[in-house]
Amino acid sequence: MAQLEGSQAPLEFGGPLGTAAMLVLLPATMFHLLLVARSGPARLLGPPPYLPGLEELWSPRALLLLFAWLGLQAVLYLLPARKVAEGLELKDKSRLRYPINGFQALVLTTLLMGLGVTAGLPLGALPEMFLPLAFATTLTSFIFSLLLYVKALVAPASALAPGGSSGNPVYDFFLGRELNPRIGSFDFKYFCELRPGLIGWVLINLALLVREAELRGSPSLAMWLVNGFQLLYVGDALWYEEAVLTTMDITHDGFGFMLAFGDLAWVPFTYSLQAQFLLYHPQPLGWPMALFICLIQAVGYYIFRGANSQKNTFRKNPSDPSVAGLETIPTATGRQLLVSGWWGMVRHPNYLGDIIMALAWSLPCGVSHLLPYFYVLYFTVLLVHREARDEQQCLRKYGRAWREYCKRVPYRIMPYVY
Ligand SMILES: NC(=O)C1=CN([C@@H]2O[C@H](COP(=O)(O)OP(=O)(O)OC[C@H]3O[C@@H](n4cnc5c(N)ncnc54)[C@H](OP(=O)(O)O)[C@@H]3O)[C@@H](O)[C@H]2O)C=CC1
Ligand SMILES: CC(C)CCC[C@@H](C)[C@H]1CC=C2C3=C(CC[C@@]21C)[C@@]1(C)CC[C@H](O)C[C@@H]1CC3
Repeated sequence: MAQLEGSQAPLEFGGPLGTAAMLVLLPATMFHLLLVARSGPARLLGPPPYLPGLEELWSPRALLLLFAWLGLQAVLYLLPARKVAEGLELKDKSRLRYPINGFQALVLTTLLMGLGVTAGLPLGALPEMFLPLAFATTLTSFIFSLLLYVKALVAPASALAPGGSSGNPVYDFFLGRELNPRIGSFDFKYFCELRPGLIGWVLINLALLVREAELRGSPSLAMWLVNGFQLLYVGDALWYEEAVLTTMDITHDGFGFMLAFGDLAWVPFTYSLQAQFLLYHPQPLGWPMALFICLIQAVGYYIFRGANSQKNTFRKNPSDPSVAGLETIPTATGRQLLVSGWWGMVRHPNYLGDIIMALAWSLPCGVSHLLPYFYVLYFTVLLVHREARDEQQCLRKYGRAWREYCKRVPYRIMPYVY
C-alpha cells in the first residue's frame, strides 16, 4: 500500500488518485444504473440511453423532498429510545452513547407512509423523480462531506480516524477525517449509516411496487419477493442496530464522502435496482421458481443471521450458553477468537450469507439481463475488499493468534473456494 509523508496509516482505495477517481466514478455509476434500468434494452455494459440535461437533473422540489425526508428521519432518531448503548472505548478511554431506536423509526415511517397513501399521497409518482432526487442527494453528499472536512480541521487529534489524516485533501475528503462527528449527542455517521439511506431504500422499493400496481393492476410476484426480501434485510439491520457499533465503519473509518454518499445515495438508489428493473421490465415468475428463490433467501439469511448473532453474542458474553461450548483461540488482548461454529467454517461466514441473499434478490428478475445482478457483483467486490481490510486490522490487533486462526480456518468467505 502507498504511504504519504506524515500519514499515520497505509493509504487505501488507491490513495489520492484512486479516491479522486471514485469521487467521479461512484456518482457516474449510480446515474448510469438509474438510466439503464428504465431503458428498454437495460444494457449494463454499454453507454447510457442518453445523457440527462441539468433541466432534468435539477429540481427544487426534489431537494425539498430530500430535506423533508432527512428531517423526518432526524426527528425519529431524536425520539426517546428503548435503549441507549455505549460504543467501543475510544483513544481517550471514553465511550460514546448511541440511541437504539432504528427499528422504531422504520415502523413509524411505515405507518406515516401508510397514512399518507390513504390520504392520497402519490407514492407511485416517486419513481419519476429518481433522477432529480439522486442528483439532489449527490449534491447534498458533496456539500455535507465538505462541511465534515472543515469541521475536522478544528477537531482535536484524538477525534480523528486512524486513516483520515494522510495530509492529502482529496484522500482525506473521500475517506473522512473525523471518526465520530457529532453536534451535541447527534452522531452524523451513525445516523447516516442506518436511517435515511436504509429506510429510504425500503420506501423506494415500496414506491416501485405501488407504481407497478398502478400500471398493471397489481404488483408482480417478483416485485413482492424483492420488496419482501429487502424489507427483511433492513428490518434485521435495524432490529440488531446495536451490532453496527462494532463495525469498522463506526470504530475505524472516518466519516467522509465515501460513507456519506454511500449511505445517503448509493444504498437507496443502487440497492433498489432489482425493483427498478422489474417496474420497467416485468418478469413472469412461476410459483415453483419463486419457492426455490425463497429457499435460497432462507439459506442466506440463516447463515447471515446465525453467524452475526453467534459472534455478537460471544463478544457481549462469552459465557452465554449458546456460545460457551465453542472452541476459541486466546489472544494477547484478552479477547478470544471463535474457531468453531460458524466462524470455524470460514473467517467471514456472515459475508457468505449476505452474498447468497444478494443472489436471491436478483433471481426474481430472470436471467435475460445482467443489470439486476449488478448488486451481487458490486457487493462481492465490496465484501472481498472489506474482508481484506478487516484481516489487516485483525492481524494488527491479534498478531500470532490471528495467524493461528488463519491456519485453522484457511478460507475467507466461501468454503474451499476463497
Ligand atoms: N449490504 C451491505 O452493503 C453491507 C453489509 N455488510 C454486512 O454487515 C455485517 C457486518 O460486517 P462487518 O461490518 O464487515 O463486520 P463483521 O461482523 O464481519 O465483524 C468483523 C469483526 O469481527 C471480529 N471477528 C472476526 N473473526 C472473529 C472470530 N473468529 N471470533 C470472534 N470475533 C471475530 C473482529 O473484530 P473484534 O475481534 O475486534 O471484535 C472483526 O474485526 C456482515 O454480515 C456483512 O455482510 C457489511 C458491509 C456492507
Ligand atoms: C462503494 C460504496 C460507495 C462504499 C460505501 C459502502 C456503504 C454503502 C456500506 C459500508 C458498510 C455498510 C454497512 C451496511 C450498509 C452499507 C454500508 C453503509 C449495513 C448497515 C447493511 C445491513 C447490515 O445488517 C449491517 C451493515 C453494516 C455495514
